Amino acid sequence: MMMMSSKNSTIPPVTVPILPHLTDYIPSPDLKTHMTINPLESNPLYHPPQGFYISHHEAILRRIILDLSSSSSSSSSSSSSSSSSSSSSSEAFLRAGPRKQVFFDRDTVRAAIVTCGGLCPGMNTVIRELVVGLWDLYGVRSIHGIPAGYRGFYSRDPIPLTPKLVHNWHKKGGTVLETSRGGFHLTKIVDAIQSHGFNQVYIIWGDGTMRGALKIFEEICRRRLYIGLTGIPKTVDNDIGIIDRSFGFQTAVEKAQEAINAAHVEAESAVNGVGLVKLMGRSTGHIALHATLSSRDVDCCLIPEIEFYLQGKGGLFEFLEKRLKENGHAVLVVAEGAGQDMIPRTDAQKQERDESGNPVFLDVGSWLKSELKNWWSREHPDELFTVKYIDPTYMIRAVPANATDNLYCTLVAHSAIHGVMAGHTGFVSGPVNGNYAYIPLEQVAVAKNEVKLKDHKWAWVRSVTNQPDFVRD
Ligand SMILES: Nc1ncnc2c1ncn2[C@@H]1O[C@H](COP(=O)(O)OP(=O)(O)OP(=O)(O)O)[C@@H](O)[C@H]1O
Ligand SMILES: O=P(O)(O)OC[C@H]1O[C@](O)(CO)[C@@H](O)[C@@H]1O
Ligand SMILES: [Mg+2]
Repeated sequence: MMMMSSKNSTIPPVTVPILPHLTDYIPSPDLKTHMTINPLESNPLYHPPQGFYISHHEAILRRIILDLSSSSSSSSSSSSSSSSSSSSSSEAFLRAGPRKQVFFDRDTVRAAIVTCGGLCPGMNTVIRELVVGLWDLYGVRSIHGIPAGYRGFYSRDPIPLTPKLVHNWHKKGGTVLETSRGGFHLTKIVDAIQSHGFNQVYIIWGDGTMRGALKIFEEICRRRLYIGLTGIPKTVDNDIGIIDRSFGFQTAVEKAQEAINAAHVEAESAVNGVGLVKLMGRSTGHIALHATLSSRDVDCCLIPEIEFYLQGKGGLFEFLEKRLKENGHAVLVVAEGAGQDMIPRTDAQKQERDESGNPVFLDVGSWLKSELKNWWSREHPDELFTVKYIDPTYMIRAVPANATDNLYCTLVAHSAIHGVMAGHTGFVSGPVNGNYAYIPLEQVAVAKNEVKLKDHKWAWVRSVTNQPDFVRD
């Protein structure tokens, strides 16, 4: 085995991670009444061995690929969710896990758990693991579920949660706590958190929820409240940056593949058959991309990150014509946010927003199906042609998490608990390059994860499908 000498290369300096902590704004006499040795120390199940506790010097690098070719080595992105900007110093995040010192006395903890936005496989597992983790690891006995998303803080009674109540929730899709869009009212929410006496707030969130959570966190700091706030990223679209991926994403891709398989069977069994599958993905095409790569039956994958067109040279129809001639069938996968600009809509439809302010999309699948049929009957009026449109929308997200995602949910929930108990606040727990890390909420709230059209994964889609690049001459 050849060893590369790193004599001439230097590892770039690491930017010391800074994570918000209650000590940032709570006066130390107040803190002292809460500070204690981690109760895991006396938990008979743990007997913490040497190295069990994570020190605040342990960090996870965001970019882990180094260029060792020169002394001025630089780091580059290794994960699909990392930012592509290169810098001379390496960004790092605190490693997640139990700390020796905690800033909450278990008898005074009052925890609240809330789920907001769309569903994602594994939400119930995260809730379950937060409850069981708080109860079993730290001896917390006051844990509450906030029903119906953000609005539930000020409009519904909290639900007391116990391990007994949640014991089989990981087997259920959706969120037993219920979720909603809209209803974000900053003052009402923070007032309610205060009046209920919650001092730990766990939010299971998507990108919109996170933007709201940042405002709640800032308000908590402004009021100098002894409240730890954290979030667990939940996005079936996988559109949140920095973390490797969201829990539930792999489960959704697996389900999406079932739809593609069915579309393939239908297309193969018809004369000039086209199987068309629409998948979730509001502004990112990760589900479509991953399902395409894992299925290998897809002829063309259309995602929001790429504009496509139907007619003329290099367009979708020309490509399909060729594919149908060669293979007798074709499978198209389209993410829900793709091609939205091409679908005719009324002024009212242009303005339409959901309760959270997200634009409401028209059904790209139905539109495409009708465009395909019109095209074929125009060009080949005497030839058979079939389009089978499958829209598995909610079926891919309203299911329980698979084994891998369930494990992820457990680890991420426990990471969140350890971080909050250690006095951290305004942070997100998630895997970064395979290790669980604490990332400042402020940073995650602005980090978007789009499909990178210049990276290997998208090139591989192009090579598997041989689809056009939709660049007009
Ligand atoms: N910019 C914002 N400021 C404050 N609150 C927001 C903001 N954007 C969204 N919210 C609130 O966050 C909650 C969820 O937002 P949204 O419906 O966009 O889902 P999400 O968190 O993005 O989840 P997903 O993308 O998985 O569906 C809603 O209650 C919404 O009112
Ligand atoms: O119909 P709902 O519940 O608003 O959710 C649909 C949206 O939620 C998501 O699953 C997540 O944002 C999107 O892919 C989809 O557009
Ligand atoms: Mg969202």
